[in-house]
Amino acid sequence: MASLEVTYSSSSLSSPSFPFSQLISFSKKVTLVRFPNAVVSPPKLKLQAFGKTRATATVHSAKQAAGIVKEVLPPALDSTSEPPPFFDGTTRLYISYTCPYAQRVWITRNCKGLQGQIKLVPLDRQNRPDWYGEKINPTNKVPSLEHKNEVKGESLDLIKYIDNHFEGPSLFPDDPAKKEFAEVLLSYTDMFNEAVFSSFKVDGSEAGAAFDYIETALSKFEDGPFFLDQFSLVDIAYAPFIERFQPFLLDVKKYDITEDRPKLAAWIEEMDKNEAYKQTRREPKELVEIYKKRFLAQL
Ligand SMILES: N[C@@H](CCC(=O)N[C@@H](CS)C(=O)NCC(=O)O)C(=O)O
Repeated sequence: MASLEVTYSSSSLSSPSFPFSQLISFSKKVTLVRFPNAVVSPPKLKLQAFGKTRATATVHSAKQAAGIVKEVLPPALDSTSEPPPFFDGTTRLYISYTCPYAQRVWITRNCKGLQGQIKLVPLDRQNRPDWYGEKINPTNKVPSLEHKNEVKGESLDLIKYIDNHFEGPSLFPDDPAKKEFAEVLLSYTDMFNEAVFSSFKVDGSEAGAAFDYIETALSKFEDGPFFLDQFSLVDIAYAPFIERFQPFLLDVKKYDITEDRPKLAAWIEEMDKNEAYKQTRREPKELVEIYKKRFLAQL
């Protein structure tokens, strides 16, 4: 059982409406993400989490409890930057701030409260340092994870690897039916993305079937707004892409992906509240501009 001393001074914390599902601590020792069975006993905030992440927590402040404490993000390294001292025992996550694949792994790291254990190394993809391809990842792609003197790539492998090899609450279900569905959904992500990308060349509504698949998937388990009821790696795998598809399709194709898809609308709303995810997000305007340059130039 992990515990964390807390003093708090916010009436919102003792309110039953406080979003316990969003709790994230940035303490190195304690990671608190989901409290489906939270027991609150004001005035001292006490949270009891059951299941995999048994923990009692007291929280330093409302801000910290809600995960609002912002990590100061390091500047992106470019071709003029000194390389980090590779393979010195530090765990490093190489990302680009605008890459949705890298964002999946970054969200996973944040959700597990691993900000102190996995160092972010953002790269400038337009002016990438040579040492990255030479020493870290010969494919030159982000994300890569340097851990225990090895480098691993591929975002879907990395989110599972981080979930399995680091502390923090599990982000994958135990229930066999949910596990099986999780794998189905994870293996659909590339197809989903491809279907939406190809709709960019025609009419946004061509992507309708792909979003209908998501709507149906979100309806399978009825107890929560997430794909597997509880927030999981599946939500993390889809979020960075839907975050881009929604504003781009609306702006460029005048296609609203949430129209007649109430589950998807509720999922987006719920994801928007997740502080660990929020810290990885860019302005929708910036994302739309990136997509316009990338996709509209090809037309
Ligand atoms: N399948 C890979 C895709 C990673 C990927 O395509 N990353 C892009 C950035 S979003 C990249 O690094 N592309 C190579 C480049 O920019 O030169 C994964 O899931 O990690």
